[in-house]
Amino acid sequence: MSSKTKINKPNWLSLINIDSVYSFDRQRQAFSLFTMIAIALVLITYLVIANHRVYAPILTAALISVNLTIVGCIVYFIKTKQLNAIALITLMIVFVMCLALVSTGGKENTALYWLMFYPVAVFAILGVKLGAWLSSAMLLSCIVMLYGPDMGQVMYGEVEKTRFVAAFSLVLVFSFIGEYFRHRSHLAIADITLEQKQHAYTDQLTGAPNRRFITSHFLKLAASRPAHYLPLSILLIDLDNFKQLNDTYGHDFGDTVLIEFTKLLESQFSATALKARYGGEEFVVILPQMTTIEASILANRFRECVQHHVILTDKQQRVSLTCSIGIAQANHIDDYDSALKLADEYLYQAKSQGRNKVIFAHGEYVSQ
Ligand SMILES: Nc1nc2c(ncn2[C@@H]2O[C@H](COP(=O)(O)OP(=O)(O)OP(=O)(O)O)[C@@H](O)[C@H]2O)c(=O)[nH]1
Repeated sequence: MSSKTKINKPNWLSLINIDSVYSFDRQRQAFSLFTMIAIALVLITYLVIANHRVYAPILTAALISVNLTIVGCIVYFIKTKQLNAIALITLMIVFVMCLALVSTGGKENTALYWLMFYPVAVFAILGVKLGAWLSSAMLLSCIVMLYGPDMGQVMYGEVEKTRFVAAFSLVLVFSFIGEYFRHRSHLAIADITLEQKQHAYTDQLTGAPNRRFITSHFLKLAASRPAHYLPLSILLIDLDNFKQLNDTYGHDFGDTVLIEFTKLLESQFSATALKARYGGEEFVVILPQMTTIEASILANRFRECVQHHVILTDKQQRVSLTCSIGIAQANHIDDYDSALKLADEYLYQAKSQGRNKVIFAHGEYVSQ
């Protein structure tokens, strides 16, 4: 191995999420939707109670069905937390109700005024694409109703119609511009946040995750999905006599060895294992859903692999190295620190007993 190349496409980067960037945006969407739902429920209930003697039975039944559908949407959301599906259904219902309002004219023919909220709400709740489609569909439907053939709909004055079309178009255009650039700036913030997080969590020399990644991110992730991770086996791995290697072949070659060692970790342990550089010539491998007994077999295989691995210097000298490993198990995420401390004690024992060993609670592996 001669060049100081970093590992390609590391798996662990996919564990980094930037959900926090989107959480306020989801709240904005949910607040807009549930405000609209509350208004729709109150309005429809009022219309049914106040006018059920005047309305045709079919209209009363239709309004009650709309209310029941909206309540059904709320129940569906509580169970599934799927906001987009109920947002689309609700806004389609509101769409149809708005057209019905325009068709009947509403109280004292004021229907057209009430439609102005639609583009604002639909962009806020469904975003740019669906917002543009539904708002444009609303505008076109209204134009057909206002200027098209008589289908039994109420007639509005010419000035009123022109003013409505102009005002609605303006609201639509400015809602689109606002939502489009808000969305773009949001994506830019998300990109920057992800880049900064990746940078903060990456060891610059080896490209491996660093100690901060484990403490600030990985443990929180594991705590949120304990069934996928516990028990954790923690391998604390330290290169043997690294100072001597540095002193003999130079610091640059020492760097090369650290990079090579990281590649070896990456290739010898599974994709689900987290392989991090903890600092200096010390590495941590975290094996999810594994006991120390199982982990010790993998650790010993890795120790042997390191022992037989040869690294060439620039002058084609063959250099081999060894490592010592301490292993401990964490049955709860809160046990991580104490398990790491225990692994450190076993590592210390491995060093003091001559190095190139794997030591854990139930025994040890030594070089043959
Ligand atoms: N090349 C290089 N060396 C490093 C780096 N980080 C730490 N080191 C060196 O690693 C060496 C660690 O030395 P020690 O802690 O004495 O450990 P050791 O020589 O491996 O001895 P044992 O651990 O007891 O086997 C020191 O000489 C550090 O300078 C690095 O990023 N690059």
